[in-house]
Amino acid sequence: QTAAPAQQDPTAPNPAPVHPELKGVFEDFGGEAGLTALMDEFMVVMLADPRMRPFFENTDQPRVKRQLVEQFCAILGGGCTYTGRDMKSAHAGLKIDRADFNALVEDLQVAMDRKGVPFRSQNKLLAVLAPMHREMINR
Ligand code: HEM
Repeated sequence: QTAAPAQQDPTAPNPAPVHPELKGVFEDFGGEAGLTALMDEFMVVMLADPRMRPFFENTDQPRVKRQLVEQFCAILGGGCTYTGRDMKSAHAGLKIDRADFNALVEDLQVAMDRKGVPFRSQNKLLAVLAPMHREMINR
């Protein structure tokens, strides 16, 4: 049995803009296996954070982690294809403000530190994620 394809809004900005020049950053993250381990840690950090827990405690966490691995792998030129929803649809109705966005980025930084991702590569990823904030912040 196959899942129904995710609804994509063809007019929405690309949720996984590929940056082939970041392939070295992808390697610094440990490739797809490294990203998988990172997302496990990221979810642990967020569920322990009272600011983020309410957003994620009742989600299908394995699926969200898988979509994040795919998305980051695609963005970092790792050759994955992102099959999830566009960012606006995925976050619609979640009531995310700027403080929530910043808190999530902080948790991602904690997870990247714990996984030993070099600071410079952390910042390269964050630089491509930052402009996406308009898609998620909706209050
Ligand atoms: C650059 C920042 C972000 C990126 C790249 C991102 C990426 C994603 C992706 C790829 C998904 C899965 C989409 C799908 O299911 O098809 C997702 C879902 C989700 N995101 Fe984000 N996200 C970001 C920011 C945030 C923020 C700031 C919050 C809340 C504070 C948040 C909360 C969630 C939640 C709760 C889900 C699961 C929604 C559901 O299960 O229906 N995200 N995100």
